[in-house]
Amino acid sequence: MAMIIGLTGGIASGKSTVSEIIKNLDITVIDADIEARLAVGKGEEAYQKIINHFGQSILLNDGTINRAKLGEIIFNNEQERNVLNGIVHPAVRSRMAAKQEEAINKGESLIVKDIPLLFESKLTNTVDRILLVYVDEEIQLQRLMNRNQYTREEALARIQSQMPLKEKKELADAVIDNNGSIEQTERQLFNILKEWGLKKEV
Ligand SMILES: CC(C)(COP(=O)(O)OP(=O)(O)OC[C@H]1O[C@@H](n2cnc3c(N)ncnc32)[C@H](O)[C@@H]1O)[C@@H](O)C(=O)NCCC(=O)NCCS
Ligand SMILES: Nc1ncnc2c1ncn2[C@@H]1O[C@H](COP(=O)(O)OP(=O)(O)OP(=O)(O)O)[C@@H](O)[C@H]1O
Repeated sequence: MAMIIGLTGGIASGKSTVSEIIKNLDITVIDADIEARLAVGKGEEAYQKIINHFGQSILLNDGTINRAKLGEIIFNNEQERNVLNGIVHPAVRSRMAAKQEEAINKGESLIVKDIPLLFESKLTNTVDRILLVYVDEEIQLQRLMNRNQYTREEALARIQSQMPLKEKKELADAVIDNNGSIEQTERQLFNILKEWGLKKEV
């Protein structure tokens, strides 16, 4: 039986930073953000549904979805966010399930699923353990503004569209505190994986 770890956190809390370290251990990471991008590619079912609801003006000149524009809409309007989630999430779930099946068939004993909205989308029953990447809100805000060149307002809209990290912290099986250096984060990750029975020397 493979162990499925759900890696979660908030926007810009450090999930990708942690998942890169995990990938370097030759462990398969299935990334919900990547699957969500693929699910809205030209010609996909979700792509058409997005145009039907949000209109042609949501497209760039090359016909692909204008993600910045869609983001502006959905991070400032809960109703529109729910519509988009209803279109994209079913496709993401089936894509992730297919990848998980593939990894299990290859005999992999540990699989990590990076799912930012694990709690919000009630997907906790699709994983065996929940690993949360935590940062204080002010650091989260600063890192998000720096990484995406967002204004404080744009960054706050995104943070506030998710369950507060403090609440998620109470619901996780293990927490990595990513307020410090990457080295400190790496050490915490290795300790948790060892505790959870990872055989590899880390
Ligand atoms: C709104 C979109 C077009 C913005 O794209 P953009 O390239 O700017 O951001 P990206 O996709 O890289 O997401 C960055 C982060 O935003 C957060 N986020 C994305 N969508 C949502 C959402 N619906 N609700 C809350 N937070 C979200 C996540 O923490 C994610 O890691 C895109 O995020 C999207 O299609 N979202 C809906 C699908 C979704 O829920 N994806 C998240 C995981 S399945
Ligand atoms: N310990 C750290 N020290 C300094 N910077 C960090 C640390 N961890 C992550 N960062 C930086 O903070 C930003 C957010 O990290 P990362 O992209 O890993 O977050 P994420 O949770 O995957 O975000 P998203 O939900 O948007 O996909 C990045 O620019 C990253 O380089």
